[in-house]
Amino acid sequence: MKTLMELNNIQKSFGKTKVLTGVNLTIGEGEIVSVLGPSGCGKSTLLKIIAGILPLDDGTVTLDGAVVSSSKQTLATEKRNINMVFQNFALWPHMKVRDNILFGLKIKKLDAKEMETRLQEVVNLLHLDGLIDRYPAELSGGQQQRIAIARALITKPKVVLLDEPLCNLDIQLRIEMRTEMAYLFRSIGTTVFHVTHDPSEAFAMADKIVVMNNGVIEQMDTPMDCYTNPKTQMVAGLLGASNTIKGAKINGNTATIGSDTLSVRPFQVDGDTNTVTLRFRPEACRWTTTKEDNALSVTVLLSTFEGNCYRIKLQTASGDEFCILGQEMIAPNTNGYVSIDANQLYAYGQ
Ligand SMILES: Nc1ncnc2c1ncn2[C@@H]1O[C@H](COP(=O)(O)OP(=O)(O)OP(=O)(O)O)[C@@H](O)[C@H]1O
Repeated sequence: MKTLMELNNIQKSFGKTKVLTGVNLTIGEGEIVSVLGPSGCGKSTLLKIIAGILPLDDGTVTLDGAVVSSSKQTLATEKRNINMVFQNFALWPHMKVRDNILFGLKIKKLDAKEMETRLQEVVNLLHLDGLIDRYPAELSGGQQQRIAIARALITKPKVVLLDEPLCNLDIQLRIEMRTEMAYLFRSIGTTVFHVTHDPSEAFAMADKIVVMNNGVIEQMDTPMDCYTNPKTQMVAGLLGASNTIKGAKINGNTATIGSDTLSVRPFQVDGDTNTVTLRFRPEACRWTTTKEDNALSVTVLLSTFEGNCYRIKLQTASGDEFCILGQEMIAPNTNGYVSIDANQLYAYGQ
């Protein structure tokens, strides 16, 4: 895959606060890269640097072989052949959909016939028939989002930047739109740099996920690799391994918690190698009434109904609390066991 964009040692501070401290990333032509991370980790700052909205302090952004940002120069956004879709869609309220979509082409002074041809292309691509003579206020959230994407695509940019593009939509529409966007961008081979704090959105859309924390990249892998092999505790927590047991003693791949022993996924411990923190997803656990392999003894604290399952909060003999999912309510104070899939039981040095 041909490299289209390269971020090399990007550094950025606001006053004395360092926000990006050496970000390196390569994006191939046609690749969809999703950047995930907690609030304040620097995702939007990185996107704005790529867009040319913010200057960087050190490092370079290279687009199609040419340096577009360095500490010495910042090429203007409109000269980068990059377009952006914002979280609030940023449509002009006083312009009809047609004029919103054509805005970028009018600035480029394309001839009228070519503009109409391109308009028809994006109308077909994004199923906008019947909408182009309306004003944005006359559209649903999902329709506005499709107009924003049409406006970004019509100029045929080298890269489309998506800044939390679905966060203002309700959950059902978000699920529909992320599938639609993944299909659309793949089918036309668009290169996409996508910022989100929603792991499901990143999983659904990305070829490559970049997990950021405190201004650095913590892990960069395929969605499947990030999910099955989170390299740090932070990544594990972000990607659903919310259950935590601290202070487990480790010997090889066997962890001991009180009188229970558990096999864990083979791992490389950094830090204290005798004591680890275990992380696992509720979905990796199974409730049993007799002790099976790789099980912890537990007591039920509470079951809450979640529609398609119950979330059951449990406590181990040593006082650690965690949750599992089950199809039935289990009464408080019931004693039992939780068997955990060793392949999904992650251990991290403390
Ligand atoms: N213009 C600015 N001036 C000063 N500080 C800023 C500015 N823009 C961002 N910051 C700070 O930089 C840090 C990173 O902000 P950024 O918006 O990149 O985070 P983010 O990961 O996109 O967060 P969120 O998911 O909440 O949007 C935050 O601590 C923020 O307060």
